[in-house]
Amino acid sequence: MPLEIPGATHLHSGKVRDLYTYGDHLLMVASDRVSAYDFLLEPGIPDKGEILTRMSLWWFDQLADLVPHHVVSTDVPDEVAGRALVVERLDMFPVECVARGYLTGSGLADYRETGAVCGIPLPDGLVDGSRLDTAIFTPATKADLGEHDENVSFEAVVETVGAEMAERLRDLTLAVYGRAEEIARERGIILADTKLEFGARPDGTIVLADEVLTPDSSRFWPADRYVPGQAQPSYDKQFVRDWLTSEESGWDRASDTPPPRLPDEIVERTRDRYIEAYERLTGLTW
Ligand SMILES: N#Cc1c(N)ncnc1-c1cnn(CCN2CCOCC2)c1
Repeated sequence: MPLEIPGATHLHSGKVRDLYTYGDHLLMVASDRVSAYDFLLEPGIPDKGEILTRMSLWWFDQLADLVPHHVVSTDVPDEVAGRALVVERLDMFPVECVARGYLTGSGLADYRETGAVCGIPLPDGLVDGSRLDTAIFTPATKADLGEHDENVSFEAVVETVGAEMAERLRDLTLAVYGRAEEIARERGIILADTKLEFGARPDGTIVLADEVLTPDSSRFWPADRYVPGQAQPSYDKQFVRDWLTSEESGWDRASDTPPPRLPDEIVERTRDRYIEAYERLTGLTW
């Protein structure tokens, strides 16, 4: 049930974030909700929404020389203080702009089936977690809530937005990933992949929108535990995943039944990991 926020009208909800109209702008609200194995978990992680909002703001600032962003103000209603942004209303491109520097998830599945990802052929012998020689643009179509995005070819993006715009989106996505991957790596964090969303202003300017380079839109791996050939530990969700798949939780992932409520200790350790990722990446103190 969306929040009642003065001056805002609910527009759209994702798994963990909600969008409201807000005067001439939009209000993008990050919740404390966390998902794993395609389930929304209980309880939320205290302060997650605020930590990831601050992380997005820091990344938007780091990337401002590469691409303008949609943030207008952090002056938001008290009900969502610290975990919402006033953003300009853009004409969004219907493309999930994904950059991958490492092979895992749906990219690995596509590679194992076809030897390619989004039609981009890759060398033989790659394994889960392999670092790619160069980062690749692997766009996807936006899926409805609860569904997985579908990887599509660059040619499909051309058909959707035109050749010139498709090349601009690809180039910007790879430039943002390249910058962010380097910043993260210098701080001991592997940015394996990330999903960006762009919109256009009336004058045609392409603007970086949505959230950026958070653990919800990206895969962060601790660099000191990187071992290709196996599933890498998630920087932020490994405690949750390990508990959910442990005997202790009593949950059967194959049963498709909702997972049990997370114990306080797992909630607290997960909150600590979000704070640790924020402080390591930004150099700021929570
Ligand atoms: N950002 C942005 C944005 C914008 N600046 N202008 C117009 N529309 C959008 C928009 C509309 N939907 N989405 C998908 C992602 N949503 C994000 C929030 O949470 C729900 C999912 C983005």
